[in-house]
Amino acid sequence: MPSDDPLSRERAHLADSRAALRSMREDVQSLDIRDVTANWVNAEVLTRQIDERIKALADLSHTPLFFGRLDYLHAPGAEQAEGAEGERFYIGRRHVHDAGGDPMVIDWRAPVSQPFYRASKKTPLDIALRRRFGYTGGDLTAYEDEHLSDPAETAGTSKLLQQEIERPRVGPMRDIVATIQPEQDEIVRSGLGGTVCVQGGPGTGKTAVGLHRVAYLLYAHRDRLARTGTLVIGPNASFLHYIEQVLPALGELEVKQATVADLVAHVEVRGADEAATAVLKGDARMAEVLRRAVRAHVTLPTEQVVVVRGSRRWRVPEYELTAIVQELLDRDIRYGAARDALPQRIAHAVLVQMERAGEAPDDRVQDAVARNPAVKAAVKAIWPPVDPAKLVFRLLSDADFLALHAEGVLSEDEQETIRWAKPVRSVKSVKWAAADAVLIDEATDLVQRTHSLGHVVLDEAQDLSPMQYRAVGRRCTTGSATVLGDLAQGTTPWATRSWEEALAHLGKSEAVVEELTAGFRVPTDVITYASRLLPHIAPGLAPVASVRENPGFFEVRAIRETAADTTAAAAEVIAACEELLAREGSVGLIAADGRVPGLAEALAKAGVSHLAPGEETTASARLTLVPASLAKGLEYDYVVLDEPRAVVDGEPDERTGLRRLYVTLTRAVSGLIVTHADALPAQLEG
Ligand SMILES: Nc1ncnc2c1ncn2[C@@H]1O[C@H](COP(=O)(O)OP(=O)(O)OP(=O)(O)O)[C@@H](O)[C@H]1O
Repeated sequence: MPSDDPLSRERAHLADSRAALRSMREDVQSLDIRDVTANWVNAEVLTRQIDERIKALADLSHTPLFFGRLDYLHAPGAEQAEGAEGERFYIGRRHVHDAGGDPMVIDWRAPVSQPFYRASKKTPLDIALRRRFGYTGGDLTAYEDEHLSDPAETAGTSKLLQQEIERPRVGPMRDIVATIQPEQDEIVRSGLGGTVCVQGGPGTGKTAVGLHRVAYLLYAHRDRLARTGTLVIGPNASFLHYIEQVLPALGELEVKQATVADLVAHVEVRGADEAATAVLKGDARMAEVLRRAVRAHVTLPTEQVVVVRGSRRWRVPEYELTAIVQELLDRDIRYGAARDALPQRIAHAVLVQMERAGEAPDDRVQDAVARNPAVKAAVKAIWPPVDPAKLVFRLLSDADFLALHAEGVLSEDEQETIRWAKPVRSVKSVKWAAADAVLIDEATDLVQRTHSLGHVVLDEAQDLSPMQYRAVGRRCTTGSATVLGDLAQGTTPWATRSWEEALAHLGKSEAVVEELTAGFRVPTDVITYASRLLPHIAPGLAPVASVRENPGFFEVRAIRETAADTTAAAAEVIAACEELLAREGSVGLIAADGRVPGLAEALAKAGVSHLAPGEETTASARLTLVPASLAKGLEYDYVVLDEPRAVVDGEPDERTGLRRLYVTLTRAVSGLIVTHADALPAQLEG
């Protein structure tokens, strides 16, 4: 093999790096922990860590070990001193070093890798050469060079980058490390201290950016985040399933995932609210009602406490008790923490008296006094325990109790709207609605501080109510967040109107709002068509500009449907799916929720097998039947969108309907067929 042709040299470096990775893995596998661990608990922990390290060092045949190379003009870090030598780095998903400890591949998150994403002809960042590698089935088959510091070379668009963007989608979401764009990289690498909010239209890479930011933060602040934890919040289980492979592919196995409902699952949700009720229950004013209701459990003392010890009686007079209680009420501590502190405060008052009487009591005496039945009884009367679910139960069932705490906060009509129409017998027989669980979570936090994580990524944030933002916010009070969303895709009755407002509810008003407008998913013709809806659903938002070169495939197909002949119409929808299945990649048939059962039946009759959203598409099962309500965040190479009118009519109001339509129109990567028997919504007419 001629070793001086550049491609051969790069392939040789790949082979050497693979071998080095193999020996790194073998080194870990051969670790003998028997000598270093004295007990089995340590051994178990260590074994788990070693197993994880082995997993992280796996050489995945379908993900290239490196995807880029940087040749620096000078040694990085060295002041650009004359004669300083340039260095060469291969950029990949993880760090690989040779037997001598010299790096063969550098982690994409390392500072020296950053120019791979940021350098340009205008700001070359000391880079002489940026090389991108192309792979075919695990083999390094191509490369592409940019001489960033060479004034003679003109900047062009990268073919490999374009190919990566155009690559057909099969299976779950994948990482974008090889092609993160400069404006995305700025978000990915922004510091752990600050919260970032990203507004971006469909397919601008918000989800991808959020996941890569966690991976970056875990690299840059591994110890701190390992202690405090990280969490990715998504709208539903099928969405979480779709994105769950991305972080493990980047070597990060520890990030938890949840929906907002999972976070607040204090009670089983078995009921549903009318929209108006849910909107009110999700209103931030409910936090004030709950705060008042919790505090109202405190009753100022009406009598002294008498503690009998041996032959002595110690009295804490009412005025002194009142002062203690008042001081606890004035302090910014949780109801439960104050309740825990109260017996010790009373005991302390007793101890002061003992000392005055010439005794010398120690801490054990104070503890004993705190546990004295008289003190316990006083605490129970003054500061009784609060059960959050029972509290919410009482607010929603007891008109007087609600009126007392909602006075001046909710109008009488509003109080009536949130109260249960029919009396509910006990807290056990309540059919809790989703918004109730969020109220219970708020009440729980008033009693006991919620544990805060180090970093939270909140995806599809635009659908959260103010109370849900608060629930997420208390899970990152001492940490930071990445908030991702698109105001035009808000489809809940309480959808976010402005990011400033949302961030205030989250408790992160200081966050910066960034906007992404380059679209990596939807082809130009399709996004142009969908953007016709923007003035009606989110006036003021800039339309997405597709960066895809492939113009894509787009067709609006009128089909005939009469009441008597729905089968023939379904047959035409299925024919459209089959047309698209003849191409490479995944196909989604998206329809109004109400039409999904009929289409499922028609597909079964026609012998066309299909999956549900969240189920993995494979080379042999490529068609997914997607209810419009679950389409958010997902993407397919080709989409058949069934009956736009029905998608709009499936929602309680037209604006929400048009937003749902906007979501469903923007799921396709390579092509879209819209089939309709009914007239199209007027807003789609150009
Ligand atoms: N820099 C990039 N290089 C290659 N592909 C990218 C890049 N950024 C995003 N993509 C791809 O574009 C598609 C859309 O990305 P993503 O789902 O993150 O967008 P989104 O903004 O969250 O969309 P939505 O608003 O519809 O949820 C994904 O397939 C993603 O991998």
